[in-house]
Amino acid sequence: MNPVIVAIDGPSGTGKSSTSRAVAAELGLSYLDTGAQYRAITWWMLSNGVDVNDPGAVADAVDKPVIVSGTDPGKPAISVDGLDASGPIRSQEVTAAVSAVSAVPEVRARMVAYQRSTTAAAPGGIVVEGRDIGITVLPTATVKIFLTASAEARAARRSGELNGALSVAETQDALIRRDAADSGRKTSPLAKADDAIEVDTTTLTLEQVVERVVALVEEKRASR
Ligand SMILES: Nc1ncnc2c1ncn2[C@@H]1O[C@H](COP(=O)(O)OP(=O)(O)O)[C@@H](O)[C@H]1O
Ligand SMILES: Nc1ccn([C@@H]2O[C@H](COP(=O)(O)OP(=O)(O)O)[C@@H](O)[C@H]2O)c(=O)n1
Repeated sequence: MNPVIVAIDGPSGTGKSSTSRAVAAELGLSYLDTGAQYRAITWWMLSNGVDVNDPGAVADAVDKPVIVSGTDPGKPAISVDGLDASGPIRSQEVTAAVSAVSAVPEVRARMVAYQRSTTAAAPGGIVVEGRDIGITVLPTATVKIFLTASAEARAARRSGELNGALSVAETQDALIRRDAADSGRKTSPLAKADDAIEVDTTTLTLEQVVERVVALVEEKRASR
């Protein structure tokens, strides 16, 4: 039987990473965080003096960093040129620059190729999370989920993670700006696939979201 491939897309703070890791762990699948890869390439560009607002300069440098993602949901890992990048890719500086870098078509082409080969190399199946997985990266995924939540809930969740470094209102403004950039870009914008199942997580606990997604995957598995 073909391996189970689960695509989870949605805007920031809807619970993609937490849900994807828990679903993968529960179902014994691999896990890939594609947002971490766009953050990693952005971190490399910033660290190497590339002007992230110059798409030509970003495109010229696209093949230089060596990015390696781990696929164990219990131990998410990402390295750039052999260095652990899991801390620095979450900085405010990277968060503010990532939408510009990820809009560059050459960046997307490189990342999408890597994401497809990682998926093909996961014989037991995989959960892949991002913005364009269901439509562009893995259009034949077994199950496609699109997570949503109110802007207020998403900002409160993210602001909680940042330990008050930004207020909830500042976090909400930044999220809304990033959503607009990610949804408005020409190449592979953030969007729900027609055959994706939308789950609004605003009033659900993480456990409830995970339970719902696991049930959807098992339903699909049973009907194949
Ligand atoms: N359903 C939920 N209810 C409350 N908090 C949640 C829920 N899902 C995720 N969270 C929390 O919200 C924050 C953002 O979740 P995350 O999985 O990183 O979202 P995303 O990957 O979509 O940006 C995390 O601190 C996470 O623990
Ligand atoms: N498949 C993907 C995943 C992320 N991204 C970009 O990478 C950024 C960071 O993604 P992320 O999933 O780490 O963001 P959070 O939702 O965790 O804040 C997004 O804002 C997008 O600009 C993308 O373009 N395509």
